[in-house]
Amino acid sequence: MIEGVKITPLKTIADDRGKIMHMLRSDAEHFSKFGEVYFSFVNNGVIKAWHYHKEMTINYAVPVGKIDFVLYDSREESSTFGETQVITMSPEDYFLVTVPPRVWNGFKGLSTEPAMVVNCTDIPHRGDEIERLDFNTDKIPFKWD
Ligand SMILES: Cc1cn([C@H]2C[C@H](O)[C@@H](COP(=O)(O)OP(=O)(O)O[C@H]3O[C@H](C)C(=O)[C@H](O)[C@H]3O)O2)c(=O)[nH]c1=O
Repeated sequence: MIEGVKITPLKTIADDRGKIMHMLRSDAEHFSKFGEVYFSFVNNGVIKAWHYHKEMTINYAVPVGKIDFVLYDSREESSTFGETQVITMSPEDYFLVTVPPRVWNGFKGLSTEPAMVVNCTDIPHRGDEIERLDFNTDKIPFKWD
């Protein structure tokens, strides 16, 4: 596991009418503060990568569809410096992934239907705190299939 990344199992409560899927509560141990919630949709086979947040802690859940969420640690002071990690996310195996700032990340849509990635952040989106690299950059040792 990349240093500072947390995976928290989430409950799904289903009944005859539908279901409730938990995401994040203000009294959770891994909650810091609220910035913004947004929904990023990714079509089958599409790669949205790479993003790097200088300040934002991200909290991802995938209540619809399926993705491979990939992390790369470029923090020289980190115990997992240079490592990559792949986390498959979907409603069938439902959990929250918390990622601290300064960890490169991106995802690929795996489901036929567009996957919905919910991000509950600790600061509002700001373009100037994001760095980006092409998905096929040679600066990150990961090859998307
Ligand atoms: C998130 C956001 C985006 N935008 C604009 C910026 C771009 O012109 C456009 C698409 O954004 P982006 O290319 O960053 O979209 P994704 O690749 O889906 O990534 C976004 O959603 C994933 C899940 C992330 O966590 C990223 O941090 C977030 O940037 O919407 C805004 O104007 N306001 C916003 O709050």
